Amino acid sequence: MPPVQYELIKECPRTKARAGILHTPHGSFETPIFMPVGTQATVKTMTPEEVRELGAGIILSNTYHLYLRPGSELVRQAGGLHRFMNWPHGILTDSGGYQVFSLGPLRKITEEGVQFKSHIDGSTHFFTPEKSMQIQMDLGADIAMAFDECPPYPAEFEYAKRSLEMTTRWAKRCQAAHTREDQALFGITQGGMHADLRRESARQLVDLDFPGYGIGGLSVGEPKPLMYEMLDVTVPELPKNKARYLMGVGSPDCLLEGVARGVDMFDCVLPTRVARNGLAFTTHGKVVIRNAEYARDFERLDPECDCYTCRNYSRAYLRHLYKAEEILVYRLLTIHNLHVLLNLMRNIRQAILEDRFVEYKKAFLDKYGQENH
Ligand SMILES: NCc1cc(CSc2ccccc2)c2nc(N)[nH]c(=O)c2c1
Repeated sequence: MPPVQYELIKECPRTKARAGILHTPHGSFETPIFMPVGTQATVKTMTPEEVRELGAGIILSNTYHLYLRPGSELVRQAGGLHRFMNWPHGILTDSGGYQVFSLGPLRKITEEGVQFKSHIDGSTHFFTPEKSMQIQMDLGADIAMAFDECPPYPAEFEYAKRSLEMTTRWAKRCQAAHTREDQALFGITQGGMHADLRRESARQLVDLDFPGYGIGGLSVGEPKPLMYEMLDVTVPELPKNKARYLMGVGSPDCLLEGVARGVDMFDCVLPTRVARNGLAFTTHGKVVIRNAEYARDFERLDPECDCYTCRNYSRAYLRHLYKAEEILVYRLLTIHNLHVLLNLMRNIRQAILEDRFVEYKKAFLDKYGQENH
């Protein structure tokens, strides 16, 4: 019995949107799903109970960061990530490749792996597909991601082609090194912004028969229509009975467009990160709470939101906290932003089940795009 299985519940008759259930050793979760990012084994400013209360089922952590600090061996000795961070539900870890590549000039890529310098103390390290698997097996997430290369944007056809072929060779090495039975290993498709390479990468990874597939190398600076075009050519190559995970995406509009193209899983640091910069997602677009216009705005953050923050605090109070650098504001904005995205996913799934996803998507985007504060 594979540790992680995707169960298709309903397909939208007019788009590629679908509702499903992702079964994992730490619970079964409805898809489409938004997964909050907890890079260093915590969803920043939130207790696990608060994250669960907001409706999160699967959270993400980061191999690169946890390997450097506190060390994956220490987490293994602590009983694994679920126990270490007191989160008994779903966990997914990224392979560390992307984080190392985003280190820029501090890294050197070869067929064997990637040499990089720690962003913490400058020490030199070497990640290989095998090392990424060992770290992720030690961490013990329910889903581990293959070690891949995410090409920079833009990337020439030849570079993207050589890169995806190395990513496939690395995926085979990951499969050979991944021996943990209670953890699923997802492959990651690449191919840059080249439609034929996107199809080729997906076909090569489907031939390796992974239990689920990440779609990597998107939302790396390209225009959104180009990201959507790459989804249009990638998703049809992926099996219907496997989960599709668009990595590092995204904002409300990207979630809706990704679901419409058959994506099941999303993650993004945005809701938590922008909260710490005083930005809130609202049903009428973004609100930058530090702006002077909110100094005497005694209305709730989002008139159509029923989260704890919107039920109890005004924009003026949130702006005051932000200007005073009071820690509470980071928590209140994180609660709101996570609620917006998790609630959006719940509403999207219900719309798919009731055959009204197309209408829901149009109504949301008309309103969301309306007043960009
Ligand atoms: N959207 C850009 C992006 C983001 C992530 C990171 S997603 C993430 C972040 C934190 C924790 C878990 C997953 C990626 N990860 C991998 N392995 N490959 C990619 O191409 C890629 C592209």
